[in-house]
Amino acid sequence: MTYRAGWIHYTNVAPILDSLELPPSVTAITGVPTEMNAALLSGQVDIANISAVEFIRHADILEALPDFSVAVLGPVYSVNLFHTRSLARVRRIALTAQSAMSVALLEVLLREWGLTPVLERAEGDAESLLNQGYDGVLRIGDSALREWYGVAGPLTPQTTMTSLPNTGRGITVTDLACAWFDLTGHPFTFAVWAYRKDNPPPADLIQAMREARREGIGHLAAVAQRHAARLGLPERVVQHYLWNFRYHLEAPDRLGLHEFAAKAVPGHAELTFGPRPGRREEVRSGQR
Ligand SMILES: C=C(O[C@@H]1C=C(C(=O)O)C=C[C@H]1O)C(=O)O
Repeated sequence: MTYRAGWIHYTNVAPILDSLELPPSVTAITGVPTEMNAALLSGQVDIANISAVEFIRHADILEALPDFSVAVLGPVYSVNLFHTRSLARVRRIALTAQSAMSVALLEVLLREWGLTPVLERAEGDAESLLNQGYDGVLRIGDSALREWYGVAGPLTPQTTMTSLPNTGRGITVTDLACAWFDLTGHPFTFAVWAYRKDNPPPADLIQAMREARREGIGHLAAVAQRHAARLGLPERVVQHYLWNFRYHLEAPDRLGLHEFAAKAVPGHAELTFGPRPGRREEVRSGQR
């Protein structure tokens, strides 16, 4: 029987997906996070990299792969609140309909900061929404990365990649993953690869994903070069963006995930993960 996958194919997943050769029994569609969340929950696909908050909300029926994540420790550069006043004075924030995770994260952060701006769904790029009466705009993914660079760039040869700018053109960019780190000291896990508990993925798909990730991470400069050209961004910016991600759902990423779950979805069902790869398999697939 065919096993159906749904991939969020933002640039941050390129190190896993670009080299992925699907086994013959697997088909795949692609879309933005809210589309893939819905596709998994409606049964249109059997596995998807979904917004982690949807995994938490549906932890009673979903399980996640034990060693795949899109997570960061500190800034992410592509989950951005663009604002024209100081955070404490922001009154009206436009939210993208593409994202479940960043909206949930923003709600947690606003609560922790004691702020209560109006949140509204509105599509468009950050600058035009800021010109339409919003003083805050939440954006994610490739367009958010490009818009951050539009505000903070261009980088000079002297810019060190450890202190990238976050202001320009009268706009400040608050990186929500960085704000999460400031609050908790933990990584933020944006996405996990989830499937229904009664329908786990075939072993050859998981194996292919692990091989593709090893290939992608092993050739990150080439992945960055390809996507920098597509995004119209400098190669070193995209390379920095990509190597910054944590793709293996390691213990700190799980810690961050559980901490977020407790804050965002109190009373959620226990989070469950598939079995970790066995030692033999790890050695065979070249992982440590
Ligand atoms: C960090 C990002 O992660 C993505 C953001 C998601 C969301 O906001 O719902 C979902 C999946 C992630 O891959 C991003 O695309 O900017």
